[in-house]
Amino acid sequence: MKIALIGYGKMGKTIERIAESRGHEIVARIDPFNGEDFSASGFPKADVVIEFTRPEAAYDNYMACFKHNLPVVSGTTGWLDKLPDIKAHCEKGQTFFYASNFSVGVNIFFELNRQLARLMNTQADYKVGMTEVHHTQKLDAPSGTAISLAEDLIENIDRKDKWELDKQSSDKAIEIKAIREGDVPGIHTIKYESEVDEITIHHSAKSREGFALGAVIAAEFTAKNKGFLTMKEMLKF
Ligand SMILES: NC(=O)C1=CN([C@@H]2O[C@H](COP(=O)(O)OP(=O)(O)OC[C@H]3O[C@@H](n4cnc5c(N)ncnc54)[C@H](O)[C@@H]3O)[C@@H](O)[C@H]2O)C=CC1
Ligand SMILES: O=C(O)C1=N[C@H](C(=O)O)C[C@H](O)C1
Repeated sequence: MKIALIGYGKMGKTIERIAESRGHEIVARIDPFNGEDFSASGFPKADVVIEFTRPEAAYDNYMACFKHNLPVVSGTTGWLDKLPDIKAHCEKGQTFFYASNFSVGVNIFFELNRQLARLMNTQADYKVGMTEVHHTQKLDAPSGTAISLAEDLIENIDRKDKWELDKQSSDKAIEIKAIREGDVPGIHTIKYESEVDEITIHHSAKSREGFALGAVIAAEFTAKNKGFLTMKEMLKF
């Protein structure tokens, strides 16, 4: 499969290595820092585009891909206000796979979070909160993964209706604490606490390999499917 990378930073380079090890060819590496752009590169020849850039760049990149009718795997976080527009393009024939986290382990953790939240819905003595820890270069907070986890908590716990970053202004809110330190690839912890005990679930990425492998597998899935695609569909959860 021919893959174009948009964004050739930490994730782009890890994805390149894993994609090549699975027999794929990287036909473009589009990044302001290596001088490639959409017209000069092999971009229109790709079977699929994998995009990991930065929040303010993502949407324009997706529109450029759609102009060439190219399917996109999107890993960038922090741009989700534009998601309804992307879904509308998919209804008109474009193909787009989005995951706030491509790691299979994190997607199992998402399922665990949903199941635990369902159990805790009737246990009003427990307070729930979340902490996420990432490297200091991360631009967005809270992480896209933390937002996905919080949305699942809100959907399953009737006493919660919103999340807040580094504060909790009412009992209805879930506080997400975002910590930035060192080169941490990504840690997410959800804690339920009552007067008598605590229940904690925790996922810690050891490196970026799991995110990158998941993104390449998602690209393989995207090349064979159409419309708006997700990890739930791919992993058959
Ligand atoms: N969904 C997931 O599983 C994961 C998502 N991410 C997300 O991926 C994004 C990138 O993460 P990293 O690779 O760690 O960041 P990074 O900062 O190492 O790399 C981003 C690259 O994008 C380039 N770039 C910036 N603007 C661009 C544009 N307009 N067109 C093309 N390239 C552009 C930068 O020059 C840089 O090389 C972040 O939003 C991060 O949150 C990161 C890891 C996993
Ligand atoms: O920026 C990162 O590094 C990561 N971003 C994603 C997110 O925002 O959830 C996924 C992972 O946690 C690493």
